[in-house]
Amino acid sequence: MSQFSEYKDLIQAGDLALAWISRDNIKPVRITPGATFNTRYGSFPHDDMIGKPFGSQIAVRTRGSNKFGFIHVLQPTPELWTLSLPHRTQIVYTPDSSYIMQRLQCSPHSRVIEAGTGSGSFTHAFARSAGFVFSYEFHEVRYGQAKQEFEDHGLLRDGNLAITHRDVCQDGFAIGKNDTTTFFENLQSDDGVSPAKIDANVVFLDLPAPWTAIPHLEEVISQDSKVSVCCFSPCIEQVDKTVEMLEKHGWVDIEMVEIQGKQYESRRQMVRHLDHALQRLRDVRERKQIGLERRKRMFNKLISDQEEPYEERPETPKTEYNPFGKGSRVKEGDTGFKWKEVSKVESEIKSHTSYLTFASKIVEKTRDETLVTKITDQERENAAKTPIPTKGENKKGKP
Ligand SMILES: C[S@@+](CC[C@H](N)C(=O)[O-])C[C@H]1O[C@@H](n2cnc3c(N)ncnc32)[C@H](O)[C@@H]1O
Repeated sequence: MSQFSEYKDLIQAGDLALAWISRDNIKPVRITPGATFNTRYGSFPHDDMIGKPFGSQIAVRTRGSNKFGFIHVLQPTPELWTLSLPHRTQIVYTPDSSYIMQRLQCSPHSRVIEAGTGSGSFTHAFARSAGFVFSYEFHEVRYGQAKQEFEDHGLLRDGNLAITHRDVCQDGFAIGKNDTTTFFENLQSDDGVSPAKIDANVVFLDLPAPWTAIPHLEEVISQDSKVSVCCFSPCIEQVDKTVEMLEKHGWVDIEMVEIQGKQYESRRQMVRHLDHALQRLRDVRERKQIGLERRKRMFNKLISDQEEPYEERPETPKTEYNPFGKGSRVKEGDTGFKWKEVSKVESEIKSHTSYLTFASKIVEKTRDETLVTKITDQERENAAKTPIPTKGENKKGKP
């Protein structure tokens, strides 16, 4: 199974690991005996990582100093991959992808259409949760790179992902035997020849012109369950055209949202008083005056031809802590000072801030009464078998 869908405890040779160097610097590493992972903080032998649990801190002594550089070696997850992947395109970040997946109710029952694949950021998240993902990319080089990456990450081997080289706006989503696709290489349609049964109930379109792909969805979406779609577009004009096309093709519950993912950092800030500001102004003025007088004396000595016009600069007495900048460092929260709790918004937001247009559709609106009766009977039977907890027992029937 892919490392993205199954957790393991220990780092082994051949594993993909993500080296956490700093919050903004996470690098993928293929663990290879004898190899070294070089960073500006030091060179980390892969052999030091092998056999350690994922999440371990690996330290090396920095050359020529007594200090240590360290990294953390992490288990790959779709979220960390999004932060470390090689960018081939704009990507969908986790604040957006997590919201989209829950709005589309993505689950192991979902058959997902994703176009385009781009850098494969969202594909990793879909592949972990969905029953099956059909991803499409029309850029040949990008298709090849994504295919290779999915193969290296074991996603194709997991058997719930296929990538197809296709212009979906022009040629739609149906996949046949003669198409450039991993579908027939890794999986089989029933007879290995007939077109893939797509039957999608989740659709995600991250394309420059999603409205041109919408009419093609008719032939590949599920006919007997609710289908949900999300179009990811950076401009409101694109949203406008998408909404128009969705309405024209019978999609309902159309709603547009935008994720404004912000991270708030909580910290303490020293309470500063007006007295401090006044004292600081007095200090500055006083030092300026002393400096001026010193320079004046030196100048007079110079023009009177005195030897040694240079005067030693007087040692500035170390002042008390100056809350406006200079002075001795005070640790945040030092009990000798007054502090207030503040929150600061993280300046860099890892979110694409596109508009997300959601809609849904139920093609076959008649109910299969026999199936409904069968399911409700089964549910009733299950409920009857489950003992109702008496007072003083929790739900698991334990006192
Ligand atoms: C913004 S990127 C998608 C990024 C992706 N969602 C991710 O998270 O990495 C859009 C991709 O759609 C592809 N694309 C554009 N038009 C397309 C089309 N008509 N059919 C298939 N792919 C298309 C582009 O080549 C590009 O790689």
